[in-house]
Order: sequence, then C-alpha cells, then structure tokens
Amino acid sequence: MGRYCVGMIVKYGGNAMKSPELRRGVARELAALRREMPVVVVHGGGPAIERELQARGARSRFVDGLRVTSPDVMDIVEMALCKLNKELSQDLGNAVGLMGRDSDLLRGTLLDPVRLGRVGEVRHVNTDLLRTLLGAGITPVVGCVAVADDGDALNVNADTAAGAVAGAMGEGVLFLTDVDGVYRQYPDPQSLAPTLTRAEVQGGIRDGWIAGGMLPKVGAALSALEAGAPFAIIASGMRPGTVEAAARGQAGTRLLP
Ligand SMILES: Nc1ncnc2c1ncn2[C@@H]1O[C@H](COP(=O)(O)OP(=O)(O)O)[C@@H](O)[C@H]1O
Ligand SMILES: CC(=O)N[C@@H](CCC(=O)OP(=O)(O)O)C(=O)O
Repeated sequence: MGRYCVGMIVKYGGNAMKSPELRRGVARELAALRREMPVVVVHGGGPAIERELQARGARSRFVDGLRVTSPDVMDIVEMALCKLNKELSQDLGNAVGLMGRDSDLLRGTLLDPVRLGRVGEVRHVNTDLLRTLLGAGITPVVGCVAVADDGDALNVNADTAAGAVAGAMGEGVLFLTDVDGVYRQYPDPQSLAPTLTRAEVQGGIRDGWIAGGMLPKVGAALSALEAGAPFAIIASGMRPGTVEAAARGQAGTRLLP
C-alpha cells in the first residue's frame, strides 16, 4: 500500500457516531487523513434511524443485516439520514453533503422487493461528480439513499453503498465501525483477524461467527475488491488514531481477494 494510498473511501457507520465526542474525534481524524489523500465519506446511521422510527411509532426488522423497508419506513430512513448528512458535512468542514439521489450519484435497483421492500443495491455511481468535488478540494459526504429507475428512493445499506463507490472509483475502502475488525470468536477482541481471505469469510458466515451487521460489511468489502478496489479494511471508529493506523495497514482486518 506504500506509506499512503492514492485515495480512500471511508464508510462511517452509525455505531461509531453515537455521541458528539465520538463524532468530533472521527471528524478530526478524517480531516487529518484528507490532508494526505483525497477522501470520500459514505455514511450510515442505523441508531439515528432507530430513534426517528421510535419517535414516529414505527418499527422495522432486519433480515441478514438489512432493514426490511416499507414505503413508510423508507420516508423515515431518508429523513433521518438527510439530517445526519448535513451534520456530518458540517462536522468535517470544507465538505458537501449529498444523498445518493442528488445528481444520480447512486443509482440502483430493488434487491428482493417481496422479502425486503425498498432495499436496493447500487448499479451505477456518478464518479464524475465525486471527482469534480475532489478536484475542487471539497470532501463529498454521501448518504446511502439511492435512486431507482422509477425515480423513487432505495434504502441501500451503507456498507454496500461504500463498497460500490470504492469499486467504481477504483480506490481502497475503510469501514469504520464499533469493533476493532472481524473477530474469529466474537465478541473476544483478542481473536481479531488481521487478514481474512474470501474462503475464510465464506467459512465464517457458514459457521456463524460472521453475522448480523458484519455480513453486509464483509460482502461489500469483497465486492469492492472484485470490482478493482486496491484494499478493503474493517476497523474501529471508536479508538483514537485508528484511521491513520488503518490507512497504513496497521489496524483492523484487511480483506484479501
Ligand atoms: N465476527 C465478528 N466480529 C466483529 N463483529 C461482529 C462479528 N459478527 C458480527 N458482528 C457484529 O457486527 C457489528 C458491526 O456492524 P453494525 O452494527 O452494522 O455497525 P455499523 O453501524 O458500523 O455498520 C458489531 O458491533 C458486532 O455486533
Ligand atoms: C438496507 C439497510 O439496512 N439500510 C440501512 C442504512 C443505514 C446504515 O447502513 O447504517 P449503518 O452503517 O449505521 O448500519 C438501514 O436502514 O439501517
């Protein structure tokens, strides 16, 4: 990877932004990182979505780490993520917050409408828009609601969205979450896997030690590698210094193609 790679897509997960202190810490680390290389931030916001659903008396459930999304839930997801998008771009400064529906940034299709409702996967990324912003020295902060061919919103898991952006841009991807990486014996942090091959990931899913929210993350990491991303790392957004260490390949779990 060299001292630093050329550019990086950072997926910022909702669990690592639960408190204002955490958010400020990650914003500081991202600000330092982008002094070294161009950075695109793709964010989720599961806990913020949960709060908004509760406030409105709505509920949703997860299947394989994906939120089953009725049209009403879709509206609430979009509202919560749009607000967060503005807050995160403001935290970072010199950044523009965009949703996947802006300028066709993320275009997608429904994954399995019968089981999952309006959950989507990304088919096309407007990389010209991202490169234009990066070329102007502005950091794009992307919320993971895509647009479908029917013009309506799609709820894309933020890991999936980040993996798609990394693949389309041909850049590496760092997934910031609330664990140090992938544990072989979850939740024992001593069992952190420094690297995992595709076959090991498949074995982990089959044997059940990779589950829940880790499923879309490893899936997105492997898809990004397959699409040409030079690296994919899953690391903690909760520990100060992790972003720089992970960018140097010295923290987290690195997925191998
Ligand atoms: N083998 C594993 N190693 C680490 N975490 C795991 C593993 N299997 C499942 N997980 C779960 O995945 C979670 C991270 O995914 P998620 O909750 O979706 O976070 P984020 O909001 O960052 O996307 C961890 O908090 C943990 O509960
Ligand atoms: C389809 C699907 O599951 N979408 C996610 C989008 C947000 C997300 O992924 O947030 P985190 O990164 O914090 O998990 C959801 O509705 O929760």
